[in-house]
Amino acid sequence: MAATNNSIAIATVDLSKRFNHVTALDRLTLSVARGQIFGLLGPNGAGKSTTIKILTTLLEASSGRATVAGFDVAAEPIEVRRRIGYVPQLLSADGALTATENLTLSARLYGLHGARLKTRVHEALAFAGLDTVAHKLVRTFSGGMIRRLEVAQATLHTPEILFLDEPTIGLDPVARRTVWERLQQLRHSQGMTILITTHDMEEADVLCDELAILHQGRLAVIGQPDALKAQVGPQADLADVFAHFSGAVIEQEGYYRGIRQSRGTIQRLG
Ligand SMILES: Nc1ncnc2c1ncn2[C@@H]1O[C@H](COP(=O)(O)OP(=O)(O)OP(=O)(O)O)[C@@H](O)[C@H]1O
Repeated sequence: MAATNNSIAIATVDLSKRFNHVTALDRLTLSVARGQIFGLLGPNGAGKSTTIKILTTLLEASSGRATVAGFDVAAEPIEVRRRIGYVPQLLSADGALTATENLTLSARLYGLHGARLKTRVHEALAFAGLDTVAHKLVRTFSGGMIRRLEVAQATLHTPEILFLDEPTIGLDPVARRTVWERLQQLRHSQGMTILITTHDMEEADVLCDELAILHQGRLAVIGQPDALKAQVGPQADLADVFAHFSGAVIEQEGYYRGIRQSRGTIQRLG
């Protein structure tokens, strides 16, 4: 089923997911325009990862409907998979392989071969800024280098839509910016639609054209960052918006910092 509205990249209608007695997602209805960088925000357990897993066809919804790139995720998962890239929260690059080997493996999985494979791997190394370390083992890379490699791996097949679960968690401020630059580059050069989940208010503010805040599986609010701030108050920043709509407070030295540490790159590499 092709989408009737070509300007919409992702749409959900009354999307719900229940795990036994837990309702992880509760009648989520939203749409993401093509070419947008869209942020899903919410406290722990709000349903962000569940949403991304349903949209990437990794998890089946309990009820409701979702289309990605014009295809129904439940009825046409293969069509959806052809058109998306996915960077999960946990490590997806192999530390025991070089950057080139990781990219070549992904390229083969995407069905690339021959000269096209070589060209795309070469382009991906340049895109990730890893040409000079192409033959080094990934376990010697910094967290930022690994994240850039993972983004390059997930976009080898030039997908229409890229999903990233917490793309910069555990990265220092400089490394975060290099990842943001790559994502902005993908949007500008290829018109790629990008959906990220994040806990990071600066990331949401700098990177996202539009945000949805989830709270206990429900959509609390959706809008452009500046419009959401204006809705809360004249001096409001995104942390105020987040607190207002989700009831959760951002504590840089507390809860969220704890998450970053426990899911940092060192731990991801084991
Ligand atoms: N496989 C599962 N089995 C049972 N419950 C689950 C499962 N996956 C998620 N949940 C529950 O669903 C709810 C939403 O979880 P989800 O991981 O989507 O939240 P999140 O917003 O991504 O949180 P975080 O920021 O911690 O990643 C939580 O209560 C979680 O415990």
